[in-house]
Amino acid sequence: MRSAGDAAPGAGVLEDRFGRVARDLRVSLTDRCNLRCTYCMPAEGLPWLPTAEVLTDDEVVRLVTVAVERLGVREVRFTGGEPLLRRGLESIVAATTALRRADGTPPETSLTTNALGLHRRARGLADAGLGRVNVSLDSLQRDRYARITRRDRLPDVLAGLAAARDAGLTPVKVNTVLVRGVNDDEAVPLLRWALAEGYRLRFIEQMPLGPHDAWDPSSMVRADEILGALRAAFDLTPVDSARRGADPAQTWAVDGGDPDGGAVVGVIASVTRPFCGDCDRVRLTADGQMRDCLFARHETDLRGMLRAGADDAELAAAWAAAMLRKGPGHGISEAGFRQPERPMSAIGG
Ligand SMILES: Nc1nc2c(ncn2[C@@H]2O[C@H](COP(=O)(O)OP(=O)(O)OP(=O)(O)O)[C@@H](O)[C@H]2O)c(=O)[nH]1
Ligand SMILES: C[S@@+](CC[C@H](N)C(=O)[O-])C[C@H]1O[C@@H](n2cnc3c(N)ncnc32)[C@H](O)[C@@H]1O
Ligand code: SF4
Ligand code: SF4
Repeated sequence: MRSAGDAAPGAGVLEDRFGRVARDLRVSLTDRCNLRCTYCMPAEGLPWLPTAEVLTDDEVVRLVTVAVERLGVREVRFTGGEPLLRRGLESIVAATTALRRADGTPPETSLTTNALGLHRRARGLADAGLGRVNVSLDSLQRDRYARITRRDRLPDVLAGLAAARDAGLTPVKVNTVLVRGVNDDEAVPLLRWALAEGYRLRFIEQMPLGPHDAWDPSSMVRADEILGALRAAFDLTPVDSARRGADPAQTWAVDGGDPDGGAVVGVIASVTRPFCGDCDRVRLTADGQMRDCLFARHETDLRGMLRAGADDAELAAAWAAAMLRKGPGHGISEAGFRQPERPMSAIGG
């Protein structure tokens, strides 16, 4: 939906054919990663993008500036691959938080990360103006974590989470993908731990975006199963859906606790309860391609335009025009569905 701030002179919006307006820009800063989560990447990694194809820090900031100043983007999330591998992350965050939208407000900023090395950088990221972090963690058992990610790094993740909380990068959200027969018995212990630590846990349905043999609709752990397991141990009360907006997570208050105080659990049911009808997302890949949907099979080459000398108005016009190709949703359950060619780590999760 359009809103009042859009009326400022010169402000455009990223509106699609279905009346949805993208406010949430997800920027992938690298396709590389230091983990190899089985549902996301093969053990040997992937053919990484050549450095010359990856946007420089200045190019990232230029495109983010166009989105915030000219196209009404309110929230900028840095992701990847693993965004902490990007050396210029702090300066990109600082340049982003210094931007102002057409109505004078700064964009909100956030980071989705596996948290390796976050304990050393959380304070610097907060000083650069980063708002909050979401951390991916699928198991609290060290050997199991190592099996899922193919790296023995659980202590680093826990240290990173604590550092983010201490640096005020809050609310700290934890993302957990449950995989049948691997970690689907951990929903209850993970929630007990998250509540005790003050993190907001969300369980995520696995989507067909990783290695092509890693997803099967019949073995995917569904939202209703996760809620069933949680209800055996906790009293869950739905949090008013009007407060959800375009948030992908449906949220429940736990054991009568205060949702605003963090006594909540979320479920991101991307497959069984898609939220595409309220989608407010748009993406920029590490190599400067604009994607209107996580599952899009087309991209728009903003890097090519930028390197050919396009000015900000031309970039904004091309970006806004490209939104008109956005489809109604991911279509995972439709006949003929095909995964996008790039995996999620290269698109930006
Ligand atoms: N269907 C769909 N799922 C997405 C999209 N972006 C992220 N997800 C899923 O949502 C999970 C959580 O994403 P995050 O990066 O933590 O961001 P978020 O949940 O949108 O962010 P906040 O709730 O604002 O903190 C990811 O692991 C994906 O599984 C999207 O564009 N479409
Ligand atoms: C692709 S990662 C990128 C950022 C960072 N490396 C991390 O893991 O947080 C972003 C999120 O996507 C999730 N993810 C990866 N593959 C997925 C899949 N096939 N289905 C659903 N979520 C997935 C991860 O669990 C993580 O929370
Ligand atoms: S989910 Fe994130 S941490 Fe795991 S392999 Fe993919 S990009 Fe890396
Ligand atoms: S799958 Fe596409 S349309 Fe659906 S919520 Fe994600 S980005 Fe939006």
